[in-house]
Amino acid sequence: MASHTVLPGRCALPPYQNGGVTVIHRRRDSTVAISTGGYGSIRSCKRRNLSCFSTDKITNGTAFVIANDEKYGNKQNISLTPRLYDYILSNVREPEILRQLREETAAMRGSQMQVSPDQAQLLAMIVQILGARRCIEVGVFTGYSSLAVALALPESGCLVACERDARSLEVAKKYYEQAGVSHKVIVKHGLAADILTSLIENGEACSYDFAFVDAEKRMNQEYFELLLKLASSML
Ligand SMILES: C[S@@+](CC[C@H](N)C(=O)[O-])C[C@H]1O[C@@H](n2cnc3c(N)ncnc32)[C@H](O)[C@@H]1O
Repeated sequence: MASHTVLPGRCALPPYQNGGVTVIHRRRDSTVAISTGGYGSIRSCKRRNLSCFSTDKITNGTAFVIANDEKYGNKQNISLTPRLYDYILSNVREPEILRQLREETAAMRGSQMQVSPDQAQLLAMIVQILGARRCIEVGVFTGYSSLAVALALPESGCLVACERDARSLEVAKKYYEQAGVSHKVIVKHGLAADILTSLIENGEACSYDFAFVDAEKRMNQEYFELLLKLASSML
């Protein structure tokens, strides 16, 4: 399987609720870097001269584009206005079970927010494009993104879902059950660094096709090192 790389970033802020940015970028060595996240990601993109697109409703209601990719062949950037983003959200093909999960857990979110429906769709699409069978998620919360991925995996596929919060995991497990994908999800309760280290110690290095992180930004580097040992593709 081809190797892809990650641009470390935060994948936690649904753009329609807060600042958000998605970057899909082909690097000079032909690997692909994809990142989604908030304003930190935008600043990070600027520093790296990467192109990205963003929507922002909270601060001033205007969309903005960072088109600073001269070094990379002046690739075209896509700008989404909030109105267009609302249109996309209302037309995204969100499975009914994911819509239920999103609505049930809206009150629980607080500072821990789910990925948005289009971000989940992107994850599912990556799984399908890669033909991934074995995946890892760091940062499950109540399971929105993991359920989207589990639904996209083949029947024999598996997702190792790492989360430190037991209460959130109970909700996630209920939805895996309802969606009929429990057999594909290996729930791991604990700190991701410990869980990933134990997977490596168990001889599972290089045995995963895709890993995605949606946890704390400051921990990304640590996860990145561990996930690099476990999976061939990452987001
Ligand atoms: C932004 S939420 C994830 C949202 C989730 N991807 C979804 O779509 O619903 C981040 C989650 O990462 C978990 N988390 C943060 N640091 C962690 C760590 N070191 N180990 C395991 N889980 C962690 C938090 O408890 C939280 O539930």
